[in-house]
Amino acid sequence: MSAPVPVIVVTGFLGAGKTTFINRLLDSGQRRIAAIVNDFGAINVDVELIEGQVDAVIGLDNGCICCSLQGDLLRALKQVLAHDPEAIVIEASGVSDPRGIVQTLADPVLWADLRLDCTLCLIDAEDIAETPERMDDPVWRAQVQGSDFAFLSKAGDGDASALRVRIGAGFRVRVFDTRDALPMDVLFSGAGGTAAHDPAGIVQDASRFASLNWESAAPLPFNGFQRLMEDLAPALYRAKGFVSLIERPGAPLLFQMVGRRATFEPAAKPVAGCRLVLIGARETFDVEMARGRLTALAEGDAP
Ligand SMILES: Nc1nc2c(ncn2[C@@H]2O[C@H](COP(=O)(O)OP(=O)(O)OP(=O)(O)O)[C@@H](O)[C@H]2O)c(=O)[nH]1
Repeated sequence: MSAPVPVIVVTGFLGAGKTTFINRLLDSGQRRIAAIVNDFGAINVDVELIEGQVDAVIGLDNGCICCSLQGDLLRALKQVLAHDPEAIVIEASGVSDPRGIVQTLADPVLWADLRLDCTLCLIDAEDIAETPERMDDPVWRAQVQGSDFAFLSKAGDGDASALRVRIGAGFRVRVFDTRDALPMDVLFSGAGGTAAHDPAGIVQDASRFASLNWESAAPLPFNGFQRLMEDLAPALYRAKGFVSLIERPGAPLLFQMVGRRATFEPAAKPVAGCRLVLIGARETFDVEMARGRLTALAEGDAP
């Protein structure tokens, strides 16, 4: 019987930097890694941002692998095992509780083939500075509490030591900084798997989030799109996807927005039209209004 394949579960709130972290891990080239990528929305953007750097990649979308997609996760794990990877990394959706994923990994069908090396959580330092109440969010807390290690992202040039100490002490978790070299020896040491994995308290609260998956064959005007995203930003946790602009024919862009911070960069692959995912709080994000405004923009009807 071959040795169990090490698994790393990467969790963290919407837009915290999970895909960015995983791409770094894959770029390290130290192992043949297969990836399973779960996007909360029905359009899996992350899988396209990872594809090409990895041995095998499977996308699971439109739900959470910690709850509604647990069966799909099991099937995906069996599929990637067929590629004989040296390690598997699972990117949870930004609203997942990692304990639901760990529960799946312990399934009798798989446990002999896999070994959970660690669960880690990305924490967006910029988001905590701007929205300190995030640390009281039950989903955010479940992600940190269910992780063996935390990684602070987006600390910029600032001194993140106070936040590291606060999180480390508050959650009894070892905290790293993504500005430093990846601690590969720690990630794959098998020292993880000790986080609180009591399935009794799993936070399965995806219903408080609302998402819009919007696609259009037509390009959008840059100014109108930017204005619309500025209007929607207060109600959104996250927006991402590919946008074709009228002003830049044949040069689609990858659009990313976390909180109010938006970026555009050239898409790595050709993309026709637009494909966007917008995620907000159910009570404040008016999905139909956003859909209507995006469609009006694409049809040239926007004011
Ligand atoms: N400045 C800075 N930006 C970062 C860092 N990590 C991620 N980002 C940016 O933050 C945005 C979201 O990053 P992702 O890696 O896609 O975040 P995610 O957690 O995978 O997002 P979801 O899967 O949608 O929850 C992107 O625009 C990234 O370029 C970081 O350490 N520093």
